[in-house]
Amino acid sequence: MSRIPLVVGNWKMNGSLASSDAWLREFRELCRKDAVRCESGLCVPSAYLLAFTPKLDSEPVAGEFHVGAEDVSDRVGTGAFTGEVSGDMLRDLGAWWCIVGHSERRTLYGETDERVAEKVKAAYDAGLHPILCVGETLEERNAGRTREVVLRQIAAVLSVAGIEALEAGAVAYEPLWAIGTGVAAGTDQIEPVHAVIRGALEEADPVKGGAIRILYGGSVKPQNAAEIIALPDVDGALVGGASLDAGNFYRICAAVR
Ligand SMILES: O=C[C@H](O)COP(=O)(O)O
Repeated sequence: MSRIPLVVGNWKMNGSLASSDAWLREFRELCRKDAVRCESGLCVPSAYLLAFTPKLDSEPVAGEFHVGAEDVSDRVGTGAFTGEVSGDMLRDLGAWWCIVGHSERRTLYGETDERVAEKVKAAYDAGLHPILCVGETLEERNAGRTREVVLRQIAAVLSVAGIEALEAGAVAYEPLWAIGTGVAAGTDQIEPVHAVIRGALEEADPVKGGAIRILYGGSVKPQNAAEIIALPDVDGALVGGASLDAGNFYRICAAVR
């Protein structure tokens, strides 16, 4: 099964109007000089989506490049939900991708598997392309529970949102202990977990499950991207810190062969 590699940045709570504009100009310029061989995207705080989306329609950045959100409300429609941003609103702002269930949402904001599943469904129903994040803590890894945790996180989403929601988007394996540390998981640690995820997706649907891209996230940088993305069942990367710099993000995209 051939899957088009995908590299997506996650700005987290970083950026500004000025840096959004500068990032897009620099990334565009680099891609113009030497096009990348992957699909790419950038998820930014929803407050900055409009700093990107009006500029994308007329002039594609790098083949397929889409901007997205970092989270979405599990609520649909409108209503008295102060502070929430719905999937429809994100689509209205031009978002394509939507990260759901990032470990920072799970651990800092108490998002359960069930809430994450509802969010994936809400994102998909709104026409967004959800990127479901899964991954284990260091304690869970040391207790030999990585497989169990990742399978549980995926099963929750499959039962509520269906495999179609993931087929429209992607799954990102992000071991919590590798996020923001500067030290990525080893290739011998990444590969088996991606195989477990692929197995679960294919068990749900052999064809659709085989087509879903599985990204790795956790301290991906220009220096390690090529080695990681070349692994079997690693179809790209979800990049945090290194995506803040357009040049570094471009170099990660360019590492896709
Ligand atoms: O979503 C991105 C991940 O949390 C990875 O972040 P990082 O590349 O800064 O380690």
